[in-house]
Amino acid sequence: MLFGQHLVKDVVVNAIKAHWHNENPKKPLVLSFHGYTGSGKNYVAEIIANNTFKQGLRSNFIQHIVATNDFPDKNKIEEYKTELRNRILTTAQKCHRSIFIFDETDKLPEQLLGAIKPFLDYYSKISGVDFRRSIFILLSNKGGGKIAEITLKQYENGYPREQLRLESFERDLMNFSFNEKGGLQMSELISNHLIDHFIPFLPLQREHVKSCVGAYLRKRGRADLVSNVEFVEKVLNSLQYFPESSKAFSSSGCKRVDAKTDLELAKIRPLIHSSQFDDEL
Ligand SMILES: Nc1ncnc2c1ncn2[C@@H]1O[C@H](COP(=O)(O)OP(=O)(O)OP(=O)(O)O)[C@@H](O)[C@H]1O
Repeated sequence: MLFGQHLVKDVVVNAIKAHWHNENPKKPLVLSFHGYTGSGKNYVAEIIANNTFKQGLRSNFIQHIVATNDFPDKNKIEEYKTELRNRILTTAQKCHRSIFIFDETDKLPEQLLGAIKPFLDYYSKISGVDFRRSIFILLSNKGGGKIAEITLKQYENGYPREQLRLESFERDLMNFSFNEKGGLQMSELISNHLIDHFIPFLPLQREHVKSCVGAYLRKRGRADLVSNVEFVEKVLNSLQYFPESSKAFSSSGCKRVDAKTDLELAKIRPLIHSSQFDDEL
């Protein structure tokens, strides 16, 4: 269950539906997810994967590319370019509805972003492969500060965040993608209209993080603790919030919720006595 992201639900679901139902798409669907850490970008990419392929992210028809992990050495860019191109081509050859997820797009070297550009474009075939039914999802933290600024203003003015519309963010996200580091290739993607939707992931409030704690407790078989205010508050208080003045948003979204909840669970579990623990060691 996705919490606190009304724009994401709306745009992503409809964009994918429209792409799937289009008999004759002119280009692949390209979604650019923006927002602070832990706001759900990877989570939504995973939901899309799970709803498309039985094996979800483990499917052979999905490529999950993590810039810093897959392409760590700046001296090997030419090698990486060939590798990336082959990865994309062989995957789309197997299934024309393949999904390509680029995590940390902002850390992807310019030349590699340039190398994926033809795949996003209005070509009927590249090296004999038709990409027009595939989906590309670009994830980045870029624009996160601006998204937080807009959401905070709404919060401080006392309006519900659900009233925020995509248009409130789109121009800023485009400008950010243009102007920041790595912006040259990104700006080419934008000016050629290759990115279909810029999707802002809003910073999560305490109430959303509380929902994440509840969801995790249920998953762990501890639904009994969901309404235990003292327990839930302990988990919530173990996370950081910003800005200093209002502490409106969680600095790590829902990212560290599982670990923090596990920690509090361990504290109330009287199963292992420390003497037993010593024996085991
Ligand atoms: N909006 C949300 N609703 C429900 N759960 C969420 C949400 N955001 C994050 N989570 C939970 O937190 C975990 C971490 O979030 P996720 O990896 O999607 O963040 P991210 O935005 O991709 O962060 P990063 O920029 O650091 O990669 C998810 O696996 C999910 O369990």
